[in-house]
Amino acid sequence: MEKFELTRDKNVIWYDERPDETQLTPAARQLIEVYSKIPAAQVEKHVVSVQQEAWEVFPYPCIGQYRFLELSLKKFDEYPGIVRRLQRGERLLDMGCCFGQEIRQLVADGAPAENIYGCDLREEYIKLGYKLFCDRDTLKAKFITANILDDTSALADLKGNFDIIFTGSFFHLWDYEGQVKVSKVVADLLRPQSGSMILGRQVGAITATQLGTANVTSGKMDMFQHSDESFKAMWERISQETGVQYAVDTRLEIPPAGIQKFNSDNVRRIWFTVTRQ
Ligand SMILES: C[S@@+](CC[C@H](N)C(=O)[O-])C[C@H]1O[C@@H](n2cnc3c(N)ncnc32)[C@H](O)[C@@H]1O
Repeated sequence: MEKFELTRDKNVIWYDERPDETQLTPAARQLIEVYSKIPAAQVEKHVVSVQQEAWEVFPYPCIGQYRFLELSLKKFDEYPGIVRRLQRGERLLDMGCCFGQEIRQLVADGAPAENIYGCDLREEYIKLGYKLFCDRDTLKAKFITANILDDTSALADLKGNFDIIFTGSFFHLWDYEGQVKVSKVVADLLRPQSGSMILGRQVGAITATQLGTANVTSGKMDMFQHSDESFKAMWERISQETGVQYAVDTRLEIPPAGIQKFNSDNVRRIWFTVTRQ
């Protein structure tokens, strides 16, 4: 069983002093220049200073590797349709939004911020998002600080309220049974009608793999890396246990170099859409 410890020590393979062009991509650069209005020559310095602050909050590999600059939602074929759905008044939640880069991209692409919500366990990340994107006084999207598993939170009050939920590198924070539980809670946040959908990407694998204990959400994590088959089987089980049918699409891709660095040849990225029938 593989084991990795999360530490604030920067001498780890998942901490990069500066972002390279696979991390600070042209798309991320454009968002920060055009949306955040940071002059081109200062973009890297700005990004690095926010990364360093965030690393002290909690040293997720995605912070060390500037994954908070990754714009994944836009890569889905459904993206233009999602922007249109939001323009028609539907509501989107970015669950485990961290700095909320996907939310800013949606707004930059013309989605009404009033219909967009972000939720994260750590308020500091939400605040750092305002700093990264320089929009504390302008962004109308709503951010909620909540633990997905807290059924007394402000998020729990929004059960049944979202048409679309994006989850980037979120479900993989739990082991298999944890993912079943969290997926059911996320599914309950969907509007109970056909077409409501969850989409996202996370660490997956060719052969489904249970990793060893690491130190992630609250000092403990047992990441389960789904294969296409195990992800679909998990949602089949959720359908049976909840009586709600979902259509599930998945695809695996070779992960970004940073993820490969501390994982095995078996590791992939899994992209998924889960649509309520
Ligand atoms: C690995 S990061 C992914 C961030 C972002 N979605 C992305 O793809 O770039 C996971 C995020 O989930 C949040 N998180 C972890 N456990 C959570 C929980 N129990 N409830 C809500 N958010 C949680 C973390 O604070 C962190 O911002």
